[in-house]
Amino acid sequence: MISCPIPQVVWFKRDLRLEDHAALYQAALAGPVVALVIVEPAYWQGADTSARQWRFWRACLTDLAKAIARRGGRLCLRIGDAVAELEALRRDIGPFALWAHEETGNGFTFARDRAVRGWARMRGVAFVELRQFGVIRGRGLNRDHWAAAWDAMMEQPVLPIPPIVWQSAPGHDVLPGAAALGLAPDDACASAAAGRGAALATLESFLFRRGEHYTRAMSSPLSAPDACSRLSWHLAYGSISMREVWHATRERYAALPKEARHWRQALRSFMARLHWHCHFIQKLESEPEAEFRPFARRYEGLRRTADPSRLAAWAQGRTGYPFLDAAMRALQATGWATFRMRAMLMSFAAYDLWQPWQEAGLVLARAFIDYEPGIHWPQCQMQAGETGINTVRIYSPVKQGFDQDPQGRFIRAWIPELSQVPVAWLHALDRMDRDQRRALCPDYPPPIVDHAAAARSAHQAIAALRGTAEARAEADRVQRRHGSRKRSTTRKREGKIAAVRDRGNERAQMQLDL
Ligand SMILES: Cc1cc2nc3c(=O)[nH]c(=O)nc-3n(C[C@H](O)[C@H](O)[C@H](O)COP(=O)(O)OP(=O)(O)OC[C@H]3O[C@@H](n4cnc5c(N)ncnc54)[C@H](O)[C@@H]3O)c2cc1C
Repeated sequence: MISCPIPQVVWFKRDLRLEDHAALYQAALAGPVVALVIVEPAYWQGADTSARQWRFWRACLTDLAKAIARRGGRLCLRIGDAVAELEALRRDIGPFALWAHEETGNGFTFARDRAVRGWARMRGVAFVELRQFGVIRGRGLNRDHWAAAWDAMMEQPVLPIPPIVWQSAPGHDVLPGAAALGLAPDDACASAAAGRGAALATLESFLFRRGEHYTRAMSSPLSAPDACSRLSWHLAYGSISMREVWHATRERYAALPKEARHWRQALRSFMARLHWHCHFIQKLESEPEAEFRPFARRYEGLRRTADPSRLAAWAQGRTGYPFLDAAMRALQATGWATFRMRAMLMSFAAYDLWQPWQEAGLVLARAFIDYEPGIHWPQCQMQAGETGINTVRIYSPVKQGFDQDPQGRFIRAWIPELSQVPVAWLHALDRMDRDQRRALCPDYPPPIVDHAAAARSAHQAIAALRGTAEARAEADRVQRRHGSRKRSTTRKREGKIAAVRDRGNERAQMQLDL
């Protein structure tokens, strides 16, 4: 007698696509596929989640459900605790095998995946988790060989959608709204085009039209929204895979003529950032506590308690620093910011306002549609100077404003209270006397702190912790576990030059910013 294969449940999380999907591909070879999504209300109660993230994820899910329906299947939607829903599914359809991608998420998903693994062991359910990024799970990680492993993963062919025999399973018909999940209203944030079609169109327009001046234009909030790839939210929810992006970029690069200097430089910078994506996520994968604790433990408690009024002024874009406030208000309204704006915002919260990065990081996480815990938390720590290994960079909001928005167009776009202020004063309102301020911008607050003084004292506090022999030993440990490696002799040479340049830059940065 021939026995029928049991259902293969593919649990979609942050991998909302059918293409280049290792778990779906393998599952489809093994038996009929149940496509499962679990909306976990407890996840959406977390302090790092927001309605804008939910709306984007929900739109990706709707798009995925349609793609499955076009192929004759039906997405099984469950709402509740993951273990409870899997147990209920088992009651509904009998024994099954479970497939998912290896998720490097926040503390909630880390604990939930552990619980699901425990449940699967107890129930005798085969639970297979497969890689979707260049991130390596488990004890076998060797940072010296990590970059080569990343290359090898990306070089593998993009997986096609396999022939799939779908099996349906009972579930909900309608996705809940944000309010039903207890999420605070967030209607001020513009919605972003989500789903597979939007991801492909974004990649195509970047590679063939928008990306030529990426390297030069990536930092200013005036040019970056068009010049950057804008793939972050598509990568964060998996409507396109990293490998698909990598292959398309490599192909485009190979087809470029030698004279296309800007394009070639742009795509090289871009490919480096694709690498960073996984490099950062690897840090959280290797050390999940990094969401809550600094990599260098000696910084623990450096910024002890949050000051709610300082944090609120920063989060509302009312610090009295026009360029910084404009960056925050733009982020709150669009759900996206350039790398430099994110770094400047975090730097100001951590150094100038001396707030714990954990608290400021939650404000930013909620504001980012593309919230990716594995990038976010290591970046927050790094911009707060608590990794023990990275250059301490204290951004001056005034200098950044002069550099990135010399005519004040960005400031004017986001801070209506400053519409009457002449451009000569826009970046440095302290050049106005009291009467001029009262006449031209009565509703805009004075600077919340003196940047030069605050940055100097922050720098001293960090320098005192970094200078000791113990700190250097700890930095070595962090570097061995999480630091990036140079890949060849040439790179070593380049690395030395870069290190010298960095040290120079660091001094310059401090001088300039103060
Ligand atoms: C404090 C702070 C928090 C951040 N939090 C997030 C986050 O939650 N989610 C997120 O996707 N990015 C985060 N970043 C990294 C970076 O700012 C964004 O990835 C980038 O601005 C997204 O825009 P883009 O897709 O147009 O990027 P592009 O410049 O076009 O880069 C392409 C892709 O490369 C990756 N990438 C780019 N820069 C970095 C970087 N510095 N580190 C790691 N990966 C990078 C991203 O996946 C990005 O989509 C954070 C940066 C800082 C300083």
